[in-house]
Amino acid sequence: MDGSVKVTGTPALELRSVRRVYGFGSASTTALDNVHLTVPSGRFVSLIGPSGCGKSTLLRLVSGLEQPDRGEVSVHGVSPAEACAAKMIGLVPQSPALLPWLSVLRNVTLPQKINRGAGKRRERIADFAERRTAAVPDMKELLVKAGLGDALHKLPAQLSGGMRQRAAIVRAFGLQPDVLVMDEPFSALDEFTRESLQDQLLDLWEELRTTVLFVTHSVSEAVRLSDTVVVMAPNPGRIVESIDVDLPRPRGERLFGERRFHEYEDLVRERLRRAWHSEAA
Ligand SMILES: Nc1ncnc2c1ncn2[C@@H]1O[C@H](COP(=O)(O)OP(=O)(O)OP(=O)(O)O)[C@@H](O)[C@H]1O
Repeated sequence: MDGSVKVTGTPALELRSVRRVYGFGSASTTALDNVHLTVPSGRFVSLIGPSGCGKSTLLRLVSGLEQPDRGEVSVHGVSPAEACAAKMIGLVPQSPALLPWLSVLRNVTLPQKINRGAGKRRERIADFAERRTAAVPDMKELLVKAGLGDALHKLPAQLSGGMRQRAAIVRAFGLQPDVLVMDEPFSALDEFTRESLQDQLLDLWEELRTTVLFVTHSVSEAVRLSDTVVVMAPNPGRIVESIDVDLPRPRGERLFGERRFHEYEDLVRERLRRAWHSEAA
């Protein structure tokens, strides 16, 4: 199944006929098979599907951490390796990797300083320079927006899990990646913290309009955040459906009371159920 959505210009992400197999012979696992996905620049796309359907594998291929066995992956028309060298890709893992000896403010500003040289590499990449006109974001301001104004000078150990994850998200946005890859970033958090972080993520995304590829196991999170929800199935890992979420933004708390929001949730759930059945078959 094709995960394409309408595209103008070079897409931010493109996977064509991608296959990734782990192991050999009878012990092998086809983590991804014949995956096509096109993500236009600036879109928020979530991947959802049963455990083992290849979501993390797909993220690793996009981030250049692994190569496909077949097919092609490109990020703004270049290979993930080139995109990584130009710091076009930002990664937010499940648990935030902040440097424990640096304050929150230093944690988020240090990578910006270290990565200044990447700008030159970015400018050489077609279609990138003209879009990279936005000023470097003020990290202090972003931290305040993310509700961390009182924690600027605290160490990571002095923060709650939710606050640490917020700092990690601000740090990732601050590097102005062209594509932000997020692997279940809120899975370890309670529901209220999770919703508040969704709010803050949406605020930052609406301001900076980075392309986001987001893995989640939560249907309501996927529907609330995304322009497109990509449903995957396992054995072999593949895309079974790409659902465009045509709900207005901003998507604040009021959304939870709206019928259309729940209709989208039901649709995604139904497709997920089918994905489970296809696994059992
Ligand atoms: N390094 C590896 N070696 C062998 N098999 C692997 C490796 N990485 C992943 N796999 C297998 O590939 C398949 C897809 O794994 P992947 O982690 O991408 O799935 P996922 O959808 O992210 O799962 P989850 O939701 O549980 O995180 C699984 O069957 C997994 O066991």
